[in-house]
Amino acid sequence: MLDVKHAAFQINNKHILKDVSFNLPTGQILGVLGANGAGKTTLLKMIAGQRASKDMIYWHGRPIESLSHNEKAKQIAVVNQFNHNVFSLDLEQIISMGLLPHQRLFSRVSAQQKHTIADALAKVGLLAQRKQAFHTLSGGEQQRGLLARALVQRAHLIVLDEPINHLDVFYQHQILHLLKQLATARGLCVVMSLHDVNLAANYCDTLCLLNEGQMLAQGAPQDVLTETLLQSAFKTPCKVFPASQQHALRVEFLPHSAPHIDAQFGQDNLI
Ligand SMILES: Nc1ncnc2c1ncn2[C@@H]1O[C@H](COP(=O)(O)OP(=O)(O)OP(=O)(O)O)[C@@H](O)[C@H]1O
Repeated sequence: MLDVKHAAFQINNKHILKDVSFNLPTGQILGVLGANGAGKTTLLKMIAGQRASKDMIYWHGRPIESLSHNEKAKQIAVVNQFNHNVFSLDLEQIISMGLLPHQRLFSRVSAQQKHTIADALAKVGLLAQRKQAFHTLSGGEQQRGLLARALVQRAHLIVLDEPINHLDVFYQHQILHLLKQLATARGLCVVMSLHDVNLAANYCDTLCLLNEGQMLAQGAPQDVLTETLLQSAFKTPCKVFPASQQHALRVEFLPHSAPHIDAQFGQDNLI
């Protein structure tokens, strides 16, 4: 169980995150939504133990900062948004890094572990690319590769920052479906930020909607994805179509003109 209690973060006296609280039972996926700069990445980094979070984030009752490096590596897998990789390693080598928390120093990869790596590669559709240098993979392939590394890590908490950013529509569904299956079958907690509210409605059990660092709403998709809340968070008109037996709830954002942008273009004579 993940517990976030009054999470707050400041940089240079600027409140990036203010009093954000929620909990997530095992086996569930939480989607973190919000406009650019709302604080999603900051919150995810705190949950992943990559930002200071004294007594604000608890994993199975323990403050996240009290976990040792090794415990963290075994318990938490992180798939970050930007991967400034300096690796000249191939994909298989990158994925095998997920085994490190479970291995003794300098031990060889066992046959069982090789099978686990091949299985993870197959699950993200990258078996054929396994010997390709990681930095030569496309953005979407790199993202799927990092997810495969998280699978191999067998962590119980997976934190993903915009995991489907670079993915085509087939892999968007494939990866989110896989995360949902894993969350249920292995009893994982999955926390991810997303920009696509319709995918969030389809795959997340629960959502939190951030606005300027504060929790605007949290709960089941139908309670969070309302026209009023979405318009307030994204400053864009929208229409919400309720869920039916066949389909999850669907949001359609409507074209609009943003007065501040119009004013700027007007001033600069760009149009
Ligand atoms: N090191 C920093 N110094 C100053 N401001 C920062 C710093 N890191 C983050 N911020 C600010 O904190 C706010 C929240 O950033 P964050 O990356 O958490 O937003 P986000 O919701 O993930 O945005 P996006 O959707 O664009 O990825 C932003 O306004 C950002 O400019």
